[in-house]
Amino acid sequence: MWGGSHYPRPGPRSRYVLEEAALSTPAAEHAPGHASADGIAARAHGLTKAYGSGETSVIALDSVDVEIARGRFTAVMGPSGSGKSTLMHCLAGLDTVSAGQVWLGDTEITGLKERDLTRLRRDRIGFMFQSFNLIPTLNAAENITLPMDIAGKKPDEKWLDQVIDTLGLRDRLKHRPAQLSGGQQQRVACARALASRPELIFADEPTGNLDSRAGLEVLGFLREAVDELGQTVVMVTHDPGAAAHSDLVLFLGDGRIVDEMERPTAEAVLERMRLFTGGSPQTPGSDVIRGHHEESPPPGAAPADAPSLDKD
Ligand SMILES: Nc1ncnc2c1ncn2[C@@H]1O[C@H](COP(=O)(O)OP(=O)(O)OP(=O)(O)O)[C@@H](O)[C@H]1O
Repeated sequence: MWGGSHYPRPGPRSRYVLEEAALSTPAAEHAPGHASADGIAARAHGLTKAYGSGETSVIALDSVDVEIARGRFTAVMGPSGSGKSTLMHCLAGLDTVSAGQVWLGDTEITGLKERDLTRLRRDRIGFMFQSFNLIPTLNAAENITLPMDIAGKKPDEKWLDQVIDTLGLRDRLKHRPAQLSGGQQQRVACARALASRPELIFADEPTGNLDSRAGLEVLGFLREAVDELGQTVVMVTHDPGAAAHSDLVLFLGDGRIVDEMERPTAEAVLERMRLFTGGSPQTPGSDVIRGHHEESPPPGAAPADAPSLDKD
């Protein structure tokens, strides 16, 4: 399934517009024909992404083939610069590809016009970022429904109630972001991503700005979104403990998917990540092992770099 060859290409223009992405999605009705019949929420074939041209060209993704199963929680891990964010952005239609094809459900998104792509992202994808991107002047309830309000779509009240209760936000709805803790703000961002019942939720380091307790909470909610609400989640993370909450970990190395792990444990993921660095926590890229780019431990230190967000 994996592998491929080099396709250096001039860097295409980036379509990444943070505000639009951060606002997540309004009402995605799961219209018949949208979702792929084979249980695949998104897939890429020969996905190649190069930045820049000539000698300065960087191949961020190198002919990646990947399928994201619907109703599952997939984590994407790999050393810094291995292409995790680029993969997420290309799968989400936030960035152009240099070669290859990307589908969301049965819709091929490569080649879509910007306007169609914007609508597709808005209607069918939910986004969560490390920075919560909440609007400070709006309360939690208004932040949650803002993308739908902008699109002029009415939320499904029953679903919204379920999301709000699942995330434990019922008594926080009138609070503005500044009146909420970091964990609560991320929960609001999570509710915003879920509110429209998108086909796919992309979470880029959703626990990166949180302490471990709040991070655990958010991971628990993403897990519940999959188990109880039937959502599909793809999460980019540096943290083996966070990845342990997923069903499947995809490991990226040098722009290729080099391995995958079903039912991961933090220890197994940590061990796998060590292979990228030759077992040495001092090797470049080993920030991945400790997570969140902390400073290196002294040589010979015990694996206190162990996962910070354990499953149990
Ligand atoms: N806009 C850009 N212009 C040029 N090079 C880029 C750009 N974005 C990413 N890259 C390069 O593409 C490669 C993959 O980057 P990407 O951000 O996808 O990696 P990552 O695995 O998400 O890294 P990190 O864990 O540090 O966030 C890196 O070599 C990076 O320097």
